Amino acid sequence: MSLETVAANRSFGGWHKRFRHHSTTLGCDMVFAIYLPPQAEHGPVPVLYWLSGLTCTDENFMQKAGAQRMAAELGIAIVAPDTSPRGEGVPDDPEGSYDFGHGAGFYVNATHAPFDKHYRMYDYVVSELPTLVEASFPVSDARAISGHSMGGHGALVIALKNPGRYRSVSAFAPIANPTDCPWGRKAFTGYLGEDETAWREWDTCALIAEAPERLPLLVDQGEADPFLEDQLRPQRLAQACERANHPLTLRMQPGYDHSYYFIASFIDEHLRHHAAALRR
Ligand SMILES: N[C@@H](CCC(=O)N[C@@H](CSC=O)C(=O)NCC(=O)O)C(=O)O
Repeated sequence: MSLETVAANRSFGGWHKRFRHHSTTLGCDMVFAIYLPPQAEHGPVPVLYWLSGLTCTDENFMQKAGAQRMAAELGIAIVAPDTSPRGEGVPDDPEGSYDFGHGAGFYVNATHAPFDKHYRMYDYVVSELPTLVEASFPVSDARAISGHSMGGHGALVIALKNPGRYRSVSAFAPIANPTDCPWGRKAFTGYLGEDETAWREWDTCALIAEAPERLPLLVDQGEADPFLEDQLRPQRLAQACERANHPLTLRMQPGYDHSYYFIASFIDEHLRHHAAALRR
């Protein structure tokens, strides 16, 4: 497992670094970013995994969310993977659209050719990347997970499917019910095939009903988000949680849109939420 350094920047007394490595899960080279707070110089620190949305790489969150100041204060590392496998030989959307293929892995394990060979972002985020991170950096196995939009869907699904693996979970404007919105239906048809019964294990609203662990969900959603009604549908998440008696804090934020301006406005509160659970 060799890591090639792509970038290193001092930040709030710690380090923001980017690394390239070969992913055996995805069958291609991948770049991820890690923020190591100053406390990591004295011993292992807990880690928040951040999953970004459509069109993003590891860079969007690290450059736009402004998370480093609070992560340094709280002593939390943040790991931001890319949002899909990439490179020559990794199939992309033949139409070149932004919501499928490169930059749009949806954090599932594809079962449908030609995507099944590389598009295994679920396994990469749950297994390969944490194994690499925990072996290579001064971080502990105390993990939290969060994300935005497609990455919010990824964070919620991953936490729900892996009881005990994450101490806390949160999301910004998650795609809450991907089996019933245009982004999700397009992605799941391409990655998982036409049989919609196979889609349910990748849908937060479906997973909530049978969750073996009632890990509280913290979700922020902008009321001025242009994707609110057609794609994100937080009310479906609220209904699913109410039916299953699953703890949910859904905060509708007046005037906020879907952008990183929104994320930057509330990231400190999410980091504090995760820090409280990671300290236990
Ligand atoms: N029409 C836009 C759509 C892309 C977009 O809004 N991407 C969001 C995530 S959306 C859901 O997963 C994003 O985070 N963009 C990157 C950013 O830095 O803001 C387009 O074509 O770009």
